[in-house]
Amino acid sequence: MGYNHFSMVQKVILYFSSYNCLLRICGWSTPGMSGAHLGEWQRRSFDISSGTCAPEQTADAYRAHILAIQYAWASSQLSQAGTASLLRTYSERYAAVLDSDDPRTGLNNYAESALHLARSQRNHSDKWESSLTTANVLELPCVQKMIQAGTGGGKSLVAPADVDVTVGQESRGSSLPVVSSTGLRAAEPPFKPLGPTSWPKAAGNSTFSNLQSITAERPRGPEGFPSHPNSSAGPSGSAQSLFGQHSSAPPHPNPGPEANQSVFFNSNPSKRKTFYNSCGESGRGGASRGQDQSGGGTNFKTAREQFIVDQQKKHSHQPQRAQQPPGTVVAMGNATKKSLGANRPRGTFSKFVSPMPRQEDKEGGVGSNNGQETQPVDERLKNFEPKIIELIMSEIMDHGPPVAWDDIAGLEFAKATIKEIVVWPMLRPDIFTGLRGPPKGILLFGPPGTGKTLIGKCIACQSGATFFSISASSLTSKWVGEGEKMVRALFAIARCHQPAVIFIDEIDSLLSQRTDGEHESSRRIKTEFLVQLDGAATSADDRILVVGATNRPQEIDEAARRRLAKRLYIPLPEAAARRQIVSSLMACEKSQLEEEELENVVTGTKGFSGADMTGLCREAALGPIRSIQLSDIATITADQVRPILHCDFQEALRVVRPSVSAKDLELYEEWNNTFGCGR
Ligand SMILES: Nc1ncnc2c1ncn2[C@@H]1O[C@H](COP(=O)(O)OP(=O)(O)OP(=O)(O)O)[C@@H](O)[C@H]1O
Ligand SMILES: [Mg+2]
Repeated sequence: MGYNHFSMVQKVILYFSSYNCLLRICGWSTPGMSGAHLGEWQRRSFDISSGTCAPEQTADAYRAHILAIQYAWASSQLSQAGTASLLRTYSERYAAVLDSDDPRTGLNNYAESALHLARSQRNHSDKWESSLTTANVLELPCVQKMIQAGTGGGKSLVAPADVDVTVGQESRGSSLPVVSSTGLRAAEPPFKPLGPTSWPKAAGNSTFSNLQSITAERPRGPEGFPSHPNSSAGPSGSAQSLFGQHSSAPPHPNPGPEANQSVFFNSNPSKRKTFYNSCGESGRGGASRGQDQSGGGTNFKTAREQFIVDQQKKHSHQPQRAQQPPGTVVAMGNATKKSLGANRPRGTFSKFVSPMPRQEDKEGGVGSNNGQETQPVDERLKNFEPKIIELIMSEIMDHGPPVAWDDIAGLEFAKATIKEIVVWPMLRPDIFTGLRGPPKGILLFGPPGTGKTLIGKCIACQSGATFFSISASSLTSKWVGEGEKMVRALFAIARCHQPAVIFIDEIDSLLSQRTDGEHESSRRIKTEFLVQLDGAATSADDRILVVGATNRPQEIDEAARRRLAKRLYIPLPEAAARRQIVSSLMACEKSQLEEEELENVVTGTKGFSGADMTGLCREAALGPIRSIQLSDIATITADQVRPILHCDFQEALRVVRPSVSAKDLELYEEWNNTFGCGR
């Protein structure tokens, strides 16, 4: 659809060189649009289509198109519908270029560049340089003040610790411990605070600006050290990290100001960053130091990375993600994942990418069991993505609470027919062959709340078949774009687990009439379903039964209707069924309902569905509670609550109304007379 539209726009430009023609087609009105704009539009369109553009240029051209469309719309030169259509087309193409993994056609730079920043990797911002130089920094008033304070013998404005960030045993000026490379506390020499005389020299060195920025930017830890908010290791850890090595590095021969110079002889901002990161790492305690430094000083983990680390902890003892060198993208086994969903076109209109790891990530990747726990996969399923098979096995196979045939009140004909079609052929496939072979599909239709889903659950428990329960919404929303694959996989798995029943609740939304305007993906799902339902892809011996349930039978596609050969009407419950529903529900509660009172309730509920009857009983069950005094409600015991009485039902009948109208019923009856298979 998008492609066609896009081609159309280009063709218009190519073949109708008149700009006015384009304007008319796009819904623009000619007066406000200059020829220059359109010329630009045309040039870009030619560029993109020529195939010689770099991805950056293509992306730029699409972005420019989008801006031009927005501009035209804002200035009322383009109709709303035209704008929406064009924006959609170009946004999709733009997103596809941005997110494509292929370096020839895409940029794939969004997540990457964001993560670069977060991981302190080199990027464009590293080119930034401070405007402060050794020449002009001394003229700054604050520096002058500090120098004066230092030389004047007064109290230093900067705590000595700020400059006494050094390494090694010769360090002076603090009683804080020095942390060794092993992370354990090594020798603990006191740090000697630098005297005021140190200041002029320190200020004079070429990296005083760095010192200033550090002391100004960082909150101070104990002793006035610039510290990471989480830092608890003290200054020595920071200094070590700054050197990029551990205390095993040779200490500065001349501790004091010279050592400070070595710390701050650093005009590269990226090193400053490393310093801060290292502070953060050191703040986590000595034990993690070795790890952190080898990790390149980055703490940031995306949710996906964190997930992988958690999985790793759970399942294996492989080295963790955090120990990778800087700049390493999330490596998973042999595969290298750049960023979440980056290999798919993404944008406003494209697919959702789950943050859960894909199957291929799990296989052979971190957190995988290396196939130890993988179940043997049937030959017939080898062409399906493991992810889809897993989804069907875990989510579609039904594991609901047990329902017996007797739990379904009334509906004797439907129950008998289903037993005949489902249960017996499953038990005796040898007898039910040829003409006696069961139909491949059943449709349960009727007003809402009459027990169609309940029957599905009962089939699940009583048939002895593998039961798959799917709803149309799960196919069309949860696995957007993968619906038809799901359908194919579903039938393939059912074939492997025969005898099998596939129950599709609300089948109308899956197999509604096919229309011209519907979305391509839903059309494909329908077609695939019809193919599978037809049994074209299944052999005659397959024992797979599809049971559909709907309260909108008239909306079902006629091809689907034909394939659901046995169409059973599930009507509103008759008096006997209503009595059974009330009796069985009251049997589980404390109630006192005489036979004639029950009869009274039954006659008063004509036109109620099974669900309405359940609702009525619920409402009546609240009667005894409502009769309790408000002051007693906190103290009354369960035994003291009075039983449910007839009067409660009478009260309930005032507020509970039937949910199915007489007019709706007529429609069902009519459809049943036309297409139903009941008596
Ligand atoms: N024949 C019945 N026997 C016992 N309970 C019933 C019966 N019909 C409906 N109910 C009650 O109503 C509830 C709803 O029924 P169910 O979900 O099967 O209706 P449905 O026909 O699938 O409705 P819908 O068309 O709206 O999906 C059931 O959980 C059950 O409590
Ligand atoms: Mg239902």
